[in-house]
Amino acid sequence: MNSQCVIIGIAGASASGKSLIAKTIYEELCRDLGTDQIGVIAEDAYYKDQKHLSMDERVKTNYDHPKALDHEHLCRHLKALKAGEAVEIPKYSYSEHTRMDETIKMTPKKVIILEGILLLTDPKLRELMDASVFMDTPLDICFMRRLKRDVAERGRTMESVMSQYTDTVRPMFLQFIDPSKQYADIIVPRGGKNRIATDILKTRIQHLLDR
Ligand SMILES: Nc1ncnc2c1ncn2[C@@H]1O[C@H](COP(=O)(O)OP(=O)(O)O)[C@@H](O)[C@H]1O
Ligand SMILES: Nc1ccn([C@@H]2O[C@H](COP(=O)(O)O)[C@@H](O)[C@H]2O)c(=O)n1
Repeated sequence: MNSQCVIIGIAGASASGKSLIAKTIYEELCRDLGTDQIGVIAEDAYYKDQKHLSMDERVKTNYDHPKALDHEHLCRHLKALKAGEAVEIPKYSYSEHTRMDETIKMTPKKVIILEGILLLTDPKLRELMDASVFMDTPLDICFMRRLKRDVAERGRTMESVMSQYTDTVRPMFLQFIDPSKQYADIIVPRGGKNRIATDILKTRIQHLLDR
C-alpha cells in the first residue's frame, strides 16, 4: 500500500525555533485533520546509540557533525511510514547522551513534520521531503535560547553549554548547517513565533494534501 504521506522538513541552527514552529503547526493542523493524522519526528531521536561508551567518552562526541546521526535509520522509517507501516521511533536522552531502551510507536500519518539541525545536508532525506524549511534565526539569539534551555531542560551547566558552543556547535553550524540553507524552499526569519511563516506552511500542507 502506498498511503498519502506529506513530509515537511524543518532545519536550522540549534535553538532557532524548529521544535516550536513544528509544535505550533502540529497543534493547529490537529484541529483540522485529527490527532491521528499528523506526527512530529525529531532528527535528535536518531543520534547514534552510545551505550558501549563511558560517560567521559560520550561527552566528547561532536553532536553537530553529520556522522553523529543515523540518517539511514531515519530514512528507513520515513519510507516505511510512506508505505503505510508503523515504526518504533527511538527515544533519546540528552543527559545520558545515548538512546534509551524504550521506543515510541508511530502509526502512518497524512502529514509528518520532521525537524532537526542537519536534515537538509543529506540528499537522501531531502528527496523524501515534499517541502523544506530553514529557520534563519541569528546565531547570537540561538545561543542565548540554547543556554537557557539546556541548563533548564537538558541537565547542562552554563560552562558546558558555552564550551560546547565554541568547540563544536558554532563551527559545525558554519561548516554544514548554514550552507544547507540553499536547499530550503522557505527561509523563515526570526524564529518559531513567525505567524506569517506558520500560516504559509499550513496552507502549503493543505495544498499538498488536496493534490
Ligand atoms: N520566537 C521566540 N521567542 C522567544 N523564545 C523562543 C522563540 N522561538 C523559540 N523560543 C524558545 O527558544 C528555545 C529553543 O527553541 P526550540 O524551538 O526548542 O529550538 P530548536 O528546536 O530549533 O532547537 C525554547 O526554549 C523555545 O521556547
Ligand atoms: N547528547 C547530545 C545530543 C545533542 N546535543 C545537541 O543538540 C543539538 C540539536 O538539538 P536542537 O533541539 O538544539 O536542535 C545539537 O546542536 C547538539 O549539540 C547535545 O548537546 N548532546
